[in-house]
Amino acid sequence: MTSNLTADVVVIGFGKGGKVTAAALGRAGRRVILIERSDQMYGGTCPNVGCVPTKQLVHHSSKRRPDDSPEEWFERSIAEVKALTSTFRAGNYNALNEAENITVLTGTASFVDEHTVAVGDVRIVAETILINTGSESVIPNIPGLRESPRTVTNVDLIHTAHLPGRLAVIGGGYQGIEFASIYRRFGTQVTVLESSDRILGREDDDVAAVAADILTGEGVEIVAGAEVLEIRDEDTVVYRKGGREHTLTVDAILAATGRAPAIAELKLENAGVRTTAGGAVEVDSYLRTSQPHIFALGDVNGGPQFTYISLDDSRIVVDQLLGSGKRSTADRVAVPQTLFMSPPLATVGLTEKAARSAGYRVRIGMENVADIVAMPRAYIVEETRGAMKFVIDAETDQILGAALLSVDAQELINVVTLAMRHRITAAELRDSIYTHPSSTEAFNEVLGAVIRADGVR
Ligand SMILES: Cc1cc2nc3c(=O)[nH]c(=O)nc-3n(C[C@H](O)[C@H](O)[C@H](O)COP(=O)(O)OP(=O)(O)OC[C@H]3O[C@@H](n4cnc5c(N)ncnc54)[C@H](O)[C@@H]3O)c2cc1C
Ligand SMILES: NC(=O)c1ccc[n+]([C@@H]2O[C@H](COP(=O)([O-])OP(=O)(O)OC[C@H]3O[C@@H](n4cnc5c(N)ncnc54)[C@H](O)[C@@H]3O)[C@@H](O)[C@H]2O)c1
Repeated sequence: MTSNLTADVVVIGFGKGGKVTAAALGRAGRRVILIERSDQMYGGTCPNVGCVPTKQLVHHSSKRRPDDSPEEWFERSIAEVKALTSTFRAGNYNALNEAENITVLTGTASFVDEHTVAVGDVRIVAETILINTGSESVIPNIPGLRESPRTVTNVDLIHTAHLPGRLAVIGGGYQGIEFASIYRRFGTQVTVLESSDRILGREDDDVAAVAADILTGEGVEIVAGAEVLEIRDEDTVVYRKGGREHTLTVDAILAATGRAPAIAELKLENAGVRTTAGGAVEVDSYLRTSQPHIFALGDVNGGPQFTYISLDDSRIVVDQLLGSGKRSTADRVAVPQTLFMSPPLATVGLTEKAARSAGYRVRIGMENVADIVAMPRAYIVEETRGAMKFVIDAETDQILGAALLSVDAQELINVVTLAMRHRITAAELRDSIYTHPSSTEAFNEVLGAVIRADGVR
């Protein structure tokens, strides 16, 4: 029997942006219903099958001692992941479900019309609707890949306690490189097959080369310029490289070629919500969809796919619904990101290549971590691999971008980002007082270690 409910706000999907917005609206006295399709996903991708478990695996993989059995160590690590993700999942559920004015429903939501959402037999009519359904790994259209029982995504890997002996990773981007690094460190034989002429296509050649050297130094095989042709007999990856066909027999094949907005089950057409050519929910800079009372937050709206962007989306939507309505995606300046290989690669702003093509005259400060005299911390913690690179506007001394491949880079990049946002010059960042021994004090040196400089006009 169908039951009808009403709410001020319905949130579809328990991702970062949705839950933070739901909490704020509940506190403000709005009646909120938050719908999540899976009882294994309260809190969304990040704490269940994304950021948190992968970073926990980065940590555990680096603690394995040579005498530890790779299989046992991996099994223990996955057990730790299970324990932590369960704690976070329960914490997320309880925090929302026990909050005043908020109800969590478990089930798959779809639109009936522009003000009505269905979950099984329940129909909910609401004034405002937020879509926060995230994204899902794309399995590329390679013959045999979808059919092979060896094909896995991030979700399968996080849930499998059995360490694959040989892993093929299709895609050398964020997911591909993180998993390649993690599994190699656990003891798996890993081959990354990347279709472009090198991994980490967005980065400058010199930075990507340092990253590739670290990975290959750890035993990851990287095949760039590889065209994966088919998966034969379930376990054999057939690819073309340099005009020749090669085969690779493996225990698991990770599809890491990008993530697409999760809209398949939403029946957006019933609500008249438009999508983009890339399959995202179309939004304006205030995150309103083509139906102004329906918003889309997080990966589903086609913006950068990071948890902190979904969080920032919630600031915009809360400002629309409870605040001045001024905040927008146009306010975002310098958004950093970190790829958690070991050591991590954290970047912000423009690469040298992008700065030059945008017409800037640049000064490049760059040094290998091992050569940075001002950063003994790298030697203290025995992680001297990597390099730091700054792209500086030669005319104004503003920092245009940075790529930090080093111990602590995931923290350092936030300092650089803050400097960029507040227009602190490269000289000011270079000549600041930093604690010792820290990684930040590398800035005292690297920002002055100029390897290339254009003349100023
Ligand atoms: C392996 C991996 C590692 C990552 N590591 C990082 C990292 O270190 N740092 C970082 O910032 N980002 C990382 N990301 C990206 C980050 O996880 C995402 O950008 C972020 O989780 C997106 O959040 P969201 O709010 O858009 O939605 P999500 O967190 O994806 O939540 C969407 C929720 O909606 C639910 N849902 C979908 N459709 C429906 C429906 N029809 N009805 C009801 N519920 C539905 C889903 O089950 C899901 O729980 C990683 C991603 C992956 C895959
Ligand atoms: N640490 C983090 O913050 C983190 C970690 C994982 C994922 N993420 C987010 O998730 C997003 C998706 O990650 P992703 O790694 O799936 O995508 P990605 O876009 O980062 O990388 C995909 C890679 O696959 C390659 N590729 C595409 N088709 C291919 C094919 N047929 N054969 C071989 N290579 C192919 C691309 O050239 C690219 O290098 C990321 O862009 C990021 O926003 C973030």
